[in-house]
Amino acid sequence: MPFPRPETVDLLVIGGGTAGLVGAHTAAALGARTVLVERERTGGDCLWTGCVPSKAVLAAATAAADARGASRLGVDTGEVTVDFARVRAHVAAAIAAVEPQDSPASLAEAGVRVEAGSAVLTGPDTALVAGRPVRFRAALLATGAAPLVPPIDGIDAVEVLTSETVWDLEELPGRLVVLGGGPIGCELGQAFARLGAEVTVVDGSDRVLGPEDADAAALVDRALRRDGVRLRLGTEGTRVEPGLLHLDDGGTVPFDRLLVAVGRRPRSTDLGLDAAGVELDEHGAVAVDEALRTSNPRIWAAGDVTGKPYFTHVAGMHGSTAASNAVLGLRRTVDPVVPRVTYTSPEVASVGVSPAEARERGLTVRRVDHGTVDRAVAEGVTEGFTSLVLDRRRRIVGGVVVGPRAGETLGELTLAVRKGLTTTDLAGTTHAYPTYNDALVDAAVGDVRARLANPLVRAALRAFVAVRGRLRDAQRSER
Ligand SMILES: Cc1cc2nc3c(=O)[nH]c(=O)nc-3n(C[C@H](O)[C@H](O)[C@H](O)COP(=O)(O)OP(=O)(O)OC[C@H]3O[C@@H](n4cnc5c(N)ncnc54)[C@H](O)[C@@H]3O)c2cc1C
Ligand SMILES: NC(=O)c1ccc[n+]([C@@H]2O[C@H](COP(=O)([O-])OP(=O)(O)OC[C@H]3O[C@@H](n4cnc5c(N)ncnc54)[C@H](O)[C@@H]3O)[C@@H](O)[C@H]2O)c1
Repeated sequence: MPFPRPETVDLLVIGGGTAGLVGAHTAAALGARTVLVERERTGGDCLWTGCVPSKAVLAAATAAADARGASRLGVDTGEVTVDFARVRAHVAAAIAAVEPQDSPASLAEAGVRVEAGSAVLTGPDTALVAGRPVRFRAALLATGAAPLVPPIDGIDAVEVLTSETVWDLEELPGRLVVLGGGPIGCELGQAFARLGAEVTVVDGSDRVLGPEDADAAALVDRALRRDGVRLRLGTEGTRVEPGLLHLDDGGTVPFDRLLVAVGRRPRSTDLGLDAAGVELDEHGAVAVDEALRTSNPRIWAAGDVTGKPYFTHVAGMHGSTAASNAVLGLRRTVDPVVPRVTYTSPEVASVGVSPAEARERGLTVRRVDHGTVDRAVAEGVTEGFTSLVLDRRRRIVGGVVVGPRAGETLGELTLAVRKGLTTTDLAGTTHAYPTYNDALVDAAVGDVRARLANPLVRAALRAFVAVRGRLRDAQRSER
């Protein structure tokens, strides 16, 4: 019997994480016949094993830390105990509450057909979707990334945890070793320590949160140690045996569980990319141009599989941009301004040009320490700062905020960078008082005042005020 003619779709979306979900919703809204294929569960990393569970467990950890520290405000709570089963229930409830937005039912309602199973490309415009042939006018690769497990001697013989499996823990580990002090290692290391585990974070670099601002990373380092986290920096694991990690500085760290958080690798294998003529970059990510098009002009890619910064907000922007380009034949590019927040306590939020780069380029950095911010003083949480990076025309081109809810302040800062707002714009905007955003405004006001303090500007202003005063005197004497 001859094969049936393959069905033709306008957009085939492979992967139902944030990038695929947003891409499919966008395409369907534009009237495209859209099929999304997902091999596990729609929602992807962010919903099931990433942002949502990590922020939910951090909420429990913060509650424990706040209760332990409440006596500094005159509030005694007695001994703080953690019921890990109920923490897990809170995490599960958060996932369950968000899940409907990402569900097959929500996609179907939007006009997207969802296929459960794997997709493999078989040619430049064909794929096998859950075993059935499909021809596509355009395709969107959105298969995400997976945790990296480094090839350390003996690691295969140990049941390591990754960001995918840590959520299955039924009991709080007594001694948890976290390999990697990046965002995952710091967020989860701090969370487990605050919940009562003995945590050691090991990182090959000489500081945590390597790519972040050095002063911000130093405050996180101090906070982690205060929470009881042991930091072993500048050293890597060389060998693992059950219950013991050997380090290249000769030391050893005993553990009950080992969590590996040393980065992620794009899921770009077993997708039939060769058959489709889709090229990878040197890191194994799907190579895309600025409009997210791959080397096959019918195929776009979005989110973690492109190896662009691994963030949900990036995956979402990618998804909508790539889908509208694919369906409407546009060449929209992705906004280069990408904010990021590490949700440790204190939070570290950054966007645009970093203070370190600013210094190299001779740009201005205006910094306000939170010791002078009334809200921070009122809450007794003055460890933190806000820095603005300014170009020569006083436009805000970057910034760093460290402190409670720094991520919320980052929205305004990101808009300022994206729209090229100046310190005068920010200083001239009325902000509700008292908020942590006051630091942003104070930094802007500080810049405006510094400009007014320039001798030339001062002299000109003085002359203007004197002339104006004389004019007013003359007008008054004429009346
Ligand atoms: C612990 C942790 C915390 C995080 N916290 C944050 C945070 O606070 N903020 C933030 O912005 N980002 C955070 N991230 C990163 C964020 O989760 C990812 O950047 C984002 O989820 C990527 O979305 P994606 O759609 O590209 O990929 P994914 O969400 O990984 O989705 C890819 C989907 O494709 C499916 N798939 C793969 N291959 C196939 C195939 N052949 N056929 C069919 N389906 C396939 C997979 O099953 C998966 O569902 C965190 C990540 C982790 C691990
Ligand atoms: N708040 C957020 O937005 C958030 C939270 C978690 C994860 N994420 C995303 O997920 C990505 C992955 O996070 P991650 O923390 O796994 O990776 P990462 O690449 O950001 O950090 C990995 C850390 O591990 C260290 N390292 C690497 N190999 C090592 C080894 N063999 N021994 C010891 N240390 C080693 C590195 O020096 C680095 O500090 C992040 O880049 C981020 O984009 C985002």
